[in-house]
Amino acid sequence: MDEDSVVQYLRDHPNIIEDYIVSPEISNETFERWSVRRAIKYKKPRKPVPGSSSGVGGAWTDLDLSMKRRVILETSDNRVKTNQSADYTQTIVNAGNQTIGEIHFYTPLGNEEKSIVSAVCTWAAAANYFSELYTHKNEGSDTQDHENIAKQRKLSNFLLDVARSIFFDIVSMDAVIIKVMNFAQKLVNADRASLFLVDSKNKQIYARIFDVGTGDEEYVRVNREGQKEIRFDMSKGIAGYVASTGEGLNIENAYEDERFNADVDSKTGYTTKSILCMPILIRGIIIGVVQMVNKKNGPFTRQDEDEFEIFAVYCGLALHHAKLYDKIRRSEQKYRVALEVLAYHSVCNSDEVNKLKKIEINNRIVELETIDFNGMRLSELEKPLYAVYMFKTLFSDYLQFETDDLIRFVLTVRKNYRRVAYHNWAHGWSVAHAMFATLTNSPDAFSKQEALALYVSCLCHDLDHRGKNNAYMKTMSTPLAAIYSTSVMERHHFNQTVTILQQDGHNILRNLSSEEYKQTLSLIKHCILATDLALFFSNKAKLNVIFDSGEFDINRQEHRLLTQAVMMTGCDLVASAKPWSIQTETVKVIFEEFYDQGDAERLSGKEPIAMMDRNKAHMLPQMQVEFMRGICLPCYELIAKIFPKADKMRERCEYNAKKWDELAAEQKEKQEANRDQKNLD
Ligand SMILES: Nc1nc2c(ncn2[C@@H]2O[C@H](COP(=O)(O)O)[C@@H](O)[C@H]2O)c(=O)[nH]1
Repeated sequence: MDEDSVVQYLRDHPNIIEDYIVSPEISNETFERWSVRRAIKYKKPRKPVPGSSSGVGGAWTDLDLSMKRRVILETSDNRVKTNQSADYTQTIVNAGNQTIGEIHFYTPLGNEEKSIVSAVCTWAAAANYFSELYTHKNEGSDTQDHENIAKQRKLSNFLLDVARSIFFDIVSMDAVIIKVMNFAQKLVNADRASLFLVDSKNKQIYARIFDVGTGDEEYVRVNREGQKEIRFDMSKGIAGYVASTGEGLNIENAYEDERFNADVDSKTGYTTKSILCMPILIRGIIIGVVQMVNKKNGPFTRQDEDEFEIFAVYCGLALHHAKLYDKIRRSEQKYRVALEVLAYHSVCNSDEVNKLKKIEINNRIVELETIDFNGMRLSELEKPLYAVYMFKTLFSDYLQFETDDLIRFVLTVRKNYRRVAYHNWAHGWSVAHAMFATLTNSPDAFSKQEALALYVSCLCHDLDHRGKNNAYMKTMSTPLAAIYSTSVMERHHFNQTVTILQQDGHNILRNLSSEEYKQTLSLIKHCILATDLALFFSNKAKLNVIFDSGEFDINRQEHRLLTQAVMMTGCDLVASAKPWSIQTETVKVIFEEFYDQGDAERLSGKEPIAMMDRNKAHMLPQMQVEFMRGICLPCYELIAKIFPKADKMRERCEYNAKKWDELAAEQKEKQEANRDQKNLD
């Protein structure tokens, strides 16, 4: 029978082939192999997936791979058959192209199987390499790789340790140097290690005496008495050469190198043989030199150089950070000393306190209770005296305070106003008096706690003003502008207020409960910040909308805070609501201060605004009209809506604005007459 008739017969009698296949004559392995080969032989060809790693004949799916792995397992035999030649041998090579293993196959493999075996073995080689790298199996291993792996890990652990000490437990320069030296000496197996820092001013390198020992009993002898240093001229020695040139050196025999400086050996009795010396740089600037002396087993190697170079980078980072940290620590100490000195000189003295204590005010000072009162005529003693009187009048029945504390507080507040033309103690006092008059005439406007915050805020609202406004502070990039991003001066005024309250014998609020104390301070901050005229416009707009819409409710916290803020501005600008003589007197000093600022701006090359330009003094009346009608009047109109009794401030402000109108008109006529005259000439 030929093959075709056999096949046809078997097709006609399928049970024959089935009985044969399931009979014991056919092993399970043979049966499985037939089924896998059948699956491979008759699977549908698939288009390779774009970008996929296609094996032979297109992309391998997981099923393909698992089937192919099955074929490999079936056709390979991991028992070593020494007496039978393999049908197919696959070698496994490492990155260095060295054979590290073989797989023998004792049955023929198709091309596809061979390509799979080759791919799998490549990955196997890589996996083997990295697993050895990671576990650095040193048992009996003598390959250079394993030593490198160990060192790499030691180096990376050190670098991690240095980074940790920089970012977690910020340490001083000395601690970092000791850490660095301990590691460096171990890293390259040197007998001694030194770290020199560069003193570029004197062209020297110096080191506190570090003598990093060998072996386990690591120790550091640091000469702490006065921290004596070894200093070299940068023109001397190997370290000096590296510090000057930035070039790393690996010297096998120091005494054969003309750059070597044997002085230290002669001083210490030590014999230097090999030297490995590296520069430490930060942003390209050589800040130091790290030097290893006498490698234990021969000269320093190329490997030591490479590792040392990495180490030197981290060493520089660590030193730089430690240096910054030491600088910050020293600045903090200096700041603390300055603050102590300032605190001592900025508080009132006992003579001033005793002088004020001797004067008792027993009866009511009625004239103080009107806005018209002219504080300008008070003496330097009467202002603090009346400030104490106003505080007592407003708060004796609300607050437990020591009179001595109150006197010290007022006198120290006075002392912390600068002697500038306008924003001085007289201004602070005047604003506090305006608040006193307002609170006295509208006693139910605010709670006692709010009234306390308002009065203290007015007294302190311009503490330590320098006669320059916020715009100037920012333009000139002053330290205060660096600290505060908004309301620069107002935040400083508040900070000064708190600083005074914290001085011994000055805390007039100390008998408040801690909750009340916190609330009162928060209110004081709110009130002082509200005197930033830049904030007034939004406060005014919001409160006008609330009031005009009929929603204003003095019992609502948001409405109360807005009202307090606008009240602070109203008191701050009280000079515009004083009798005309006081208004003109005050405006004189306001513009004196403005012109001082304008002069300072001009000196720094900046053109001052017209209001601060003394060359435009003729524009003053018109500028006052704009200030009164644009800011002051709207402020007092709003206050009068809420507190009708305060309408007097609005009336007086209106009167003063009209007076400025007249002056502006006169000024204009004069300008025109002058211009006509010039035209005639
Ligand atoms: N042009 C004018 N400016 C004035 C006048 N009165 C005050 N001011 C300015 O307003 C603010 C008030 O804030 P302060 O808390 O610093 O006193 C300040 O910039 C003053 O210079 C005036 O009559 N005319």
